Amino acid sequence: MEGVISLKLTPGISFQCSDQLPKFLIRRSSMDLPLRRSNFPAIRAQQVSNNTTTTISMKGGGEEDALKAKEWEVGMYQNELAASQGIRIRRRPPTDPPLHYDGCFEFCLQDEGNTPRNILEEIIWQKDFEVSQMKEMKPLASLKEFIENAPPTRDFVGALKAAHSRTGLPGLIAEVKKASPSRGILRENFDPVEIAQAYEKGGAACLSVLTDEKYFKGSFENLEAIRNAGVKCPLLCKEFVIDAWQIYYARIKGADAILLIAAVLPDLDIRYMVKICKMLGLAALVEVHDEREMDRVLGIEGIELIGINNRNLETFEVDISNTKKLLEGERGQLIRQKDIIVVGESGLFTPDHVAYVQEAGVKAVLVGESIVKQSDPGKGIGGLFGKDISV
Ligand SMILES: O=P(O)(O)OC[C@@H](O)[C@@H](O)c1c[nH]c2ccccc12
Repeated sequence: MEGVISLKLTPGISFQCSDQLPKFLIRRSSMDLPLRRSNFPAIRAQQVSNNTTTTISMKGGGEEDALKAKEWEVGMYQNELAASQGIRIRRRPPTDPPLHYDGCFEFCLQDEGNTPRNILEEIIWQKDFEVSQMKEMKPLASLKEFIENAPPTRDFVGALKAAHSRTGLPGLIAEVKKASPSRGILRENFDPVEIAQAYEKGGAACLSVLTDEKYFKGSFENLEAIRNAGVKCPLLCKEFVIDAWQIYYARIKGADAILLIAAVLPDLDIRYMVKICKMLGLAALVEVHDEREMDRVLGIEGIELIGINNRNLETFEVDISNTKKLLEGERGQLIRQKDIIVVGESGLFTPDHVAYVQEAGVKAVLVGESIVKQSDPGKGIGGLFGKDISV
């Protein structure tokens, strides 16, 4: 790759550098650059050429460099640890390693490694960015004050068990879901409170409320509004949790349970987050998609609820036989021994589907699309189970 990138740096200093890999040595043009770090503490410039983005920034000083180097190192270590547990999702883009310096310039190259490998990774990177901003606005200490005065949580697991023994069918977690990256908009006239109330009337044991805005068109306001509207069903906050801060936030916004995704979280995070959930009175629904994730989660103490997602969040492929596969043999035995409630998640549309996952061993199901699309989502529940399960 030969070439010369011409960059214009605010405020009005331009220079040229070679974009030859791998060193990106700056070839200062004949221009004499009268630059000193202290003059320009934080200037960045980007130029995209040939699918390659070269980011050039001028750094403020030594201390900041050292901190950044440390952060980068920690990030690398976390990714390695996660990879050793089979986790392919990287927590944040591996950008800005403090690799290449030339005088006051620092270089990094945006190549394949800085592009999310799949939709789940993209969502997680976006979430990492969102959470870091939210945390600045509402630090954990301020959330803790709210929690002291928050009303008690409701028994999510108890509600599922009660529904199961009342109907003889899996307890239903009905999902308030406006859209998804794989299916687009599911319901145009979307009134979260109306849908939640219809679900409750239709016999749902619990509700799941998506709070991700960018990819699922959900929100924490929806969760709060449903809670404040007097809905009695316990509520699952359907979020992509990567930081314990989100669990505290969900608790304040009215959640009784929260989702933890094993494809994203290493064991240590799951252990730590499950403890935080217990402390806050929340149930943790730990979601798995394959045998390796199931085995990891079964090795963690104190887990009461496991969700088996029939949808692969990396490819969007749905296969309800996944629930059966993961409950066969020793795994199923261990789950029964530990008295864990398993939730069959995604892709359930008909009474046959429900019967199939129940036969496989689930005591609860999590359903969105097939019921949220019905003009009356409450009646949709009757259609899903093949009979009226309202009280
Ligand atoms: O709409 P469906 O196919 O009935 O799926 C509901 C639910 O299982 C799905 O929304 C889901 C399961 N796990 C998730 C994790 C994140 C976002 C969404 C999900």
